Parts: sequence; C-alpha cells; structure tokens
Amino acid sequence: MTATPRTALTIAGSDSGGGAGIQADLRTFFANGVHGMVALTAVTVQNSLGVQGFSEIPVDVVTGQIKAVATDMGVDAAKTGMLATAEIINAVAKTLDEVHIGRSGTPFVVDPVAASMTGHALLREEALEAIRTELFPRATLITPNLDEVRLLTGVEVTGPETQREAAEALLEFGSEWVLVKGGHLDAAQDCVDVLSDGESWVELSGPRFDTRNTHGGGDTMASAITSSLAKGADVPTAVAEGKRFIERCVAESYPLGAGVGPVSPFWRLK
Ligand SMILES: Nc1ncnc2c1ncn2[C@@H]1O[C@H](COP(=O)(O)OP(=O)(O)O)[C@@H](O)[C@H]1O
Ligand SMILES: Cc1ncc(COP(=O)(O)O)c(N)n1
Repeated sequence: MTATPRTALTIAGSDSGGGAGIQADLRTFFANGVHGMVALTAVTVQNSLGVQGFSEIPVDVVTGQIKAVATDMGVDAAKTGMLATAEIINAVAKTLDEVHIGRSGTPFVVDPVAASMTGHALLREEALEAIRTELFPRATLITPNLDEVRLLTGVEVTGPETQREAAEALLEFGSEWVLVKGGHLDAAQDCVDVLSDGESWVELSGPRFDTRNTHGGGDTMASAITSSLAKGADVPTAVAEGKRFIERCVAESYPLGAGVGPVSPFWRLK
C-alpha cells in the first residue's frame, strides 16, 4: 500500500477554459504531490477572452462539500478563490469554524478574487465587505494582487514602498500574514512580491518574463503556497516555494485561444 499524501482543499469556482479556478488549483496540488479536494462555489462561462457569466452553487451545497471532506478525509491546508456572493462567504466562514480551518487551526489561504484579469467581475459588489470582515480575520495568509489591493484599501501601489503601505493597511483586517503581489507593475524589470506579518518583512524578487499568458497565475501561486503549508512548511517558506513554482509556470505559459493563455505547471512533471 502507498502512503497517503497530504491533502488540500480549494473553495473556488470552475473556469470552463481550464486556465484558472479549481482547474488551476487541482493541477497545482497534483504537481506538488498533494491530494486536492474541492468545494465548488460557482460555474463560470469563460474562455481566453474573458468571463461571459456565472451561476453560483446553492449555499448548502457549498458548505456540504466542505463538511463532507473535512469530517471524513481531513484537510491539511485550505484556500479560497472565487466565492461569488456575500451569502456564500458568510456560510463558508461559519463552516470553516466548525471544521477548525483557519485562525491558527488548519492553515488557510485567502486569495481575494474579485475580478478576472480581463476585468470581468467574479464577485457581487456587496461581497467585498464580507471578504474583509468574515474571511481576512480567519486567514493564515491573504494574497491580493494590485487591483484587489486598490479595491480593498484604496492604496494605489507603484512599487515596493507602497506595497509595504498596502500590506500594513491590509493587516488591519486581521489576517496573520499578507502577500502583496507585484505582477501587475508592468514597468518594473523584476516581479517583486512583499510578505509581512507586521513584524518581519520579506521582499520576494524574481525575473519578469515577457509574456501576456498569465491567466490563472494568482490561483496557481496561492495553490502552490497552500500545497507547501499542507506539507508542514511555515508561511515564509511556503511563500518562497510558491514564488519559485509560479515563476517556472509563467516561464512555461503558452498561448491558447485568441486572448490570454494560461500559466503552466507542466515543467514540474518533465
Ligand atoms: N510576467 C511575469 N513574470 C514573472 N512572474 C510573474 C509575471 N507576472 C506575474 N508574476 C508573478 O506571479 C504571481 C502572481 O502575480 P500577479 O499577477 O500579481 O497576481 P494575479 O495573477 O492574482 O493577478 C506573483 O508572484 C508575480 O510576481
Ligand atoms: C473561476 C475563476 N477563478 C478565478 C479567476 C481569476 O483568475 P485570473 O485573474 O487569472 O483571470 C478566474 N478567471 N476564474
């Protein structure tokens, strides 16, 4: 008999194009040797050109999926992606408490997905406040990109200094750690992400690859971090491993469709 691998749960939406959402999360868990499990929150109609619409899953089905896997199979780390509505966020938060995910129980990563990189909303408007008040205080780590930082705090990030300012503002919402990702600072030569728990500060810097195919990058990075946490890494180690993983995925991203192609974890399997 083979040993049971560590397990990770993604609470997120489906991308019909297979580049982001649960498809990216499961691929990344697999590439990192972790058994992936899913609580599906929404089904998007999506391709490389953008999101044409979405339909959310009934709330009791979302929470039922979390309870089913947590009570039987066990969850070593969990993450959220697209959560669609305030009703889903509130119910997910309550269920996570019941199964001891987050707030220093099972490591819990919140990727505050608000819109696709093509600018299409993936969250009903009133839901942003629920992410701030219900999810951030339960999170081990939150991983906003610069657009999400602007929506959540009003801070306009232009480089590492304002990334620090944004991190401080975001920590006020109660997460243990925050990673302010700098992928959207297109003019910068390197891609710098800033990690902090309010006391230690880490700048994770890597080369910027010249590609437009970065669909699913945020999901892939958060899932790589979640995989490392599931295997017992501490947050700074997991984030450093996540950064190395996403860098290779961006380097090996590929064109697909007429719009934005996906990042790829295939390199890990070569
Ligand atoms: N062109 C690129 N080359 C190398 N790394 C990138 C590139 N674009 C984004 N990244 C990295 O990918 C991760 C996700 O970044 P970002 O684009 O900021 O978030 P999101 O995908 O959520 O919009 C970050 O670690 C960022 O530094
Ligand atoms: C179901 C789903 N979840 C998340 C994203 C964000 O990914 P990206 O920012 O790369 O568009 C997406 N487009 N679709």
